[in-house]
Amino acid sequence: MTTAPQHTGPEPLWSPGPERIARAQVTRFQEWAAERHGAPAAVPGDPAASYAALHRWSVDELETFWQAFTEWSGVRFSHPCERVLADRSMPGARWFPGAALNYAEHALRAAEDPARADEPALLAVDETHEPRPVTWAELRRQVGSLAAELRRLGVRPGDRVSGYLPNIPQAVVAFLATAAVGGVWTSCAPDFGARSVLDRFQQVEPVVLFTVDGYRYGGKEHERTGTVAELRAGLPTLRAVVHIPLLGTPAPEGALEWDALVAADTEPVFEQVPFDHPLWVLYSSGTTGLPKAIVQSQGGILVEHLKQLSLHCDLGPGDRFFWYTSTGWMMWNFLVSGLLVGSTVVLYDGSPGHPDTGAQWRVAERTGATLYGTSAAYVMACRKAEVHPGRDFDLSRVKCVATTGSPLPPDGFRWLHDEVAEDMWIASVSGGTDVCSCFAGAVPTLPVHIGELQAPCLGTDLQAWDPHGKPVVDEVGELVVTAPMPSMPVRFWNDPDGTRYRESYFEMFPGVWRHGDWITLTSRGSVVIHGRSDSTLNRQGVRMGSADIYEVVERLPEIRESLVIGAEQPDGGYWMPLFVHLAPGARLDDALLDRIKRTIRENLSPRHVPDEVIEVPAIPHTLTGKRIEVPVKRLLQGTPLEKAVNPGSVDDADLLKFYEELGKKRR
Ligand SMILES: CC(=O)CC(=O)O
Repeated sequence: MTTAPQHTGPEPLWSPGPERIARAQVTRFQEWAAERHGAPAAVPGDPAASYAALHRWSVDELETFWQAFTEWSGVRFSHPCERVLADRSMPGARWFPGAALNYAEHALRAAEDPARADEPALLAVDETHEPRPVTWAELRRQVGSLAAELRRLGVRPGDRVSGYLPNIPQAVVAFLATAAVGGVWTSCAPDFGARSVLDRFQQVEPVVLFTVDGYRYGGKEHERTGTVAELRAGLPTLRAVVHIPLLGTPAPEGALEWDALVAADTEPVFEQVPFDHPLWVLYSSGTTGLPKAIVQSQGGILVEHLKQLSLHCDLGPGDRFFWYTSTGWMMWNFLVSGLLVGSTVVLYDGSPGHPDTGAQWRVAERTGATLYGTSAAYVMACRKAEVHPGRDFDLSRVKCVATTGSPLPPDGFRWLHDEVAEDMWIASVSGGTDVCSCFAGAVPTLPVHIGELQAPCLGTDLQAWDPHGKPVVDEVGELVVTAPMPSMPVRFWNDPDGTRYRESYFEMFPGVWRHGDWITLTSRGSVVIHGRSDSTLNRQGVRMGSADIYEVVERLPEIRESLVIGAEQPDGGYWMPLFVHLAPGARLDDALLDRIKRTIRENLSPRHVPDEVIEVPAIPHTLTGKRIEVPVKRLLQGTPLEKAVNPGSVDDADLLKFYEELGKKRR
């Protein structure tokens, strides 16, 4: 017997069919956990109620959920834990104390299966768009060889190993070998300049640097030997530099050759480390001061990523997982974790727009990607450039197109549905570097509604709070997480008493993670992200997300990109300028100005209409491509440039001078 679905509301854009729901790993996990661990059984015929019950249980019974999940996914503890969550405080939660394991061992599990040894673990693609496989056996061999060499070089558990590398197989091998040894990985993409890299790596004092001589991007070679020399000079703790000759340059003096280090046939030895042993250091955008050096643990990332990739992304052996990213963004770390569930990971090292805007779709086609992830900005750029992926590429293997980086606007959902495939699972997901994961996003058994993330993730007690700390539903509130997640930072590097860590997340609501995003949890169980709460627009007490304004303004073909700021003025007033970067050939004349204002008024509200529209040469971004809002606001309020922003965290620091001048003029 089936019961009628409990949840009503607007028509979804897409719904999974019964077969897909039955096959989904989250469905199988629920059945298994209901039998063995007292999880609520699925509600027949009502996937939304089933997921809602499973989610409720996963946060109410947090320890049981993680116990069940680690059993279900076969996590190998070489030493069992005393309990799952010994201390729930935030910060300071203690997960799986006493347990020992190794992340890299799990990432190479599929290589132990003789039937899979010759299948690709990695598919590496450059701008030729020709996939080059690295088999599971080969990946395991290289990791074994390199881990032995790292040990020979004196790398011990806890030592930092750095990579100045593009998204190439060598980066994956170097990371896994570091994790196998118990070392702490950290990476920057080679488009970061020396100052940006040193701001990051100097904090963690690496003993080894893996580096390329340069990289190819947008059809051009970008030589990096000068920057590498600066890095070597600026990192006195280095005991070894490993040279990867991507452009064919001979190794500089004193550097070791990559090929020699991965040549041996050595069985990997996986150091068994405590659950909370550091796996890597990631860096937050770091808009002022040095970037935050976020430490996440081997065990925390292992279980959180296993959960994300199996239950939420529904990935497993047989899948090909492609996410467009660089090694400087946490999505690279997330992508590599695709190995944990035995999927083939697609590494694309190149420009998203070379030779044309459709490049990423071509890579998805050529590699047979089954889950293709990208940034919401790329989707919107394809829409603007009138790319027709469904018409021009064979995307028949793609089961899910996922987006992150910023909320996917409603038009992005419609475009993917119309231009890629009508029967396409579109997963807009959101989390951050701070947890190297998602708070809300993909659920293979749930429908997709335009402009919404499908649901909060399992084991994530996601809530929207009003300023008094009261949970709200169907209303915009602060994104908070009221119970610990295993991938929350174990600490920040260089923050001995934890002050910076506490100030970053736990100040507004003590003991509760406040992320800094505006969010709505809908009564239907879905989630809407409205943008950063620390750059919120607040007009006459009405709070608005900047993302809503970008979404409507950037529908106009004349607007390439925009930036909206709300700046409190010394006289108690509020100034809300909209900065626009125009498309080639467009002019900000009265007619366009009028259209911008009208579009905002009609699609949002008269309150959203900016006080001024100002043309700028370009919009500044963080190195991971996010629009810089808070520092621009501070510049407009008269904060000097050197105090408002760390130039090393910006894609084009010169752009900021314009905002500083404007701020000065308005004083
Ligand atoms: C998962 C994410 O939230 C990624 C990001 O936007 O940085």
